[in-house]
Amino acid sequence: MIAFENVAYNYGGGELLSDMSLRLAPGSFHFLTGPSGSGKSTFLKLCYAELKPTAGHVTLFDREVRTLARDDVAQMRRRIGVVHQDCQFLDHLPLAANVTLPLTVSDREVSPEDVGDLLGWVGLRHLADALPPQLSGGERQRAAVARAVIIGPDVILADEPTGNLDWELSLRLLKLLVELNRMGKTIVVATHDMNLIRQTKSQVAARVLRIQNRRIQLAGADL
Ligand SMILES: Nc1ncnc2c1ncn2[C@@H]1O[C@H](COP(=O)(O)OP(=O)(O)OP(=O)(O)O)[C@@H](O)[C@H]1O
Repeated sequence: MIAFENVAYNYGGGELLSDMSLRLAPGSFHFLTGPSGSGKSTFLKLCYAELKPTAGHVTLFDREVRTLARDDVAQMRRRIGVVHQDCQFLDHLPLAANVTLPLTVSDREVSPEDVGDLLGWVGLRHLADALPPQLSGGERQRAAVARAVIIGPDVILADEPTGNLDWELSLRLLKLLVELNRMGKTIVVATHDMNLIRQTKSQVAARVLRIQNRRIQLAGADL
């Protein structure tokens, strides 16, 4: 589904990621960890073709990213939902409109009932008409998951989705991602939080990828 073959990335100041080879199988759940600044966000950007590798090959859904035209990338992104580190919303639009924005911009429609059900699933049905500045941190993060899911993606990439949340809210958010995985979605979650990884590993067969010294390695066994 997502494959890296000898991938390297360099922002211009020396290699940040080197010689990474891996395959994320359909329906798998991976955590991505590593020190601050090690390149977790960069890795995720390579996974959704926001960045193209400076060496090696990234293949998304059997297409080599480097060969994709801009329209192909847009097409590909419809299969990948991203929960960004700093989930940004349009402050003048109610929550329901923010969550459906990815569909609106691609001229697709969704019924109000379906939006209500999706907001209900993340526990925000009662806030459908609220404006983003009125939401708490945890509510914003759950709204970001709903927005990533509304396009019906095969893959969900979450970049520190629990960064500003307390333990209980973090577990609640991870539970949503575990549920999505049980529905067959491929999940990658970047996080520093080892306790969260341990807790989640008791619910789902998650593997742990660690970026260290520019390389990626499987770190599951020692957690
Ligand atoms: N657009 C950019 N241009 C130049 N350097 C960048 C750019 N984006 C990130 N970097 C640098 O690349 C390195 C890795 O950044 P990245 O955000 O991928 O790390 P991270 O592991 O996600 O960090 P954190 O855990 O702190 O969020 C950092 O040193 C960062 O300053």
